[in-house]
Amino acid sequence: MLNKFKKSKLKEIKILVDLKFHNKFPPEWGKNKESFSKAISNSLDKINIIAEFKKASPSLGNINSKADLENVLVFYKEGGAIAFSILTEENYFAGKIDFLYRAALFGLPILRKDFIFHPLQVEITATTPASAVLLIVRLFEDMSDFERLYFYSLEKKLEPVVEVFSEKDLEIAKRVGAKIIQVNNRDLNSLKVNLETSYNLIKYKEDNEIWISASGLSKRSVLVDLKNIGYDAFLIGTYLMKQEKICLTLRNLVYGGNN
Ligand SMILES: O=P(O)(O)OC[C@@H](O)[C@@H](O)c1c[nH]c2ccccc12
Repeated sequence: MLNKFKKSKLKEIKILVDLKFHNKFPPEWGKNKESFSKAISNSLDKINIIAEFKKASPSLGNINSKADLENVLVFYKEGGAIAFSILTEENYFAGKIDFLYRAALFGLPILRKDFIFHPLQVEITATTPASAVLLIVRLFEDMSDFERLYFYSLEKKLEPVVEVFSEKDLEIAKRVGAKIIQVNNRDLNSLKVNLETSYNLIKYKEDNEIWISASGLSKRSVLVDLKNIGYDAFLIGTYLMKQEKICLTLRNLVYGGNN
């Protein structure tokens, strides 16, 4: 799957190259951005949830095609999410880059979720309200390309959230000094979820690193368990997008019990 994802971005990259060539690239986002890492480290005592807006996925197809961005995000915010993850990939996840601008109105930090491997994708992200950008280690054949994009993101004042699936990925993430590590429980090639990935990799967590567990999460007891072994935040999409009572469900995950 990873190659398919990469391929589906080529058209967009070509458009970005043209924009750059004709000097039509938009200016960087001028307003203040909410810090993604601070939102997590400021509230380490509670269950920190990064709530994801995701209308479709390659493993499930349609998740909630009728979902309206504003309607969902208002419940995410009221439900106690500390940040948003917004899918902008169009072909497999029914996302749009435009969602980032609309999400900014809610005042929570935004992570741009997409398949990013070209410097102009980072550059265009810097023109949006997103304060963090996902970099998936496996997407890069050449690790010097990953390294370059990692530092380019920092230069563009974006916080790179580095996604790993294995010890090998993690080693590469650590080599650049990644501060925000996201362990994806779903293997992006087979699309299978295995929570053991989160349990296995946490032993490598070091001081001053923020660790996020992502994918296949829906039970508060699992979140509490993962928090106890060191996870600072949890990224949840499908489960929330499928709820009729998003706000209540989220509150129960964050605070537990009968909220
Ligand atoms: O919908 P879930 O199982 O709660 O998973 C959310 C998130 O982890 C997932 O969307 C994701 C994690 N890494 C990605 C990389 C690209 C696209 C999507 C993702």
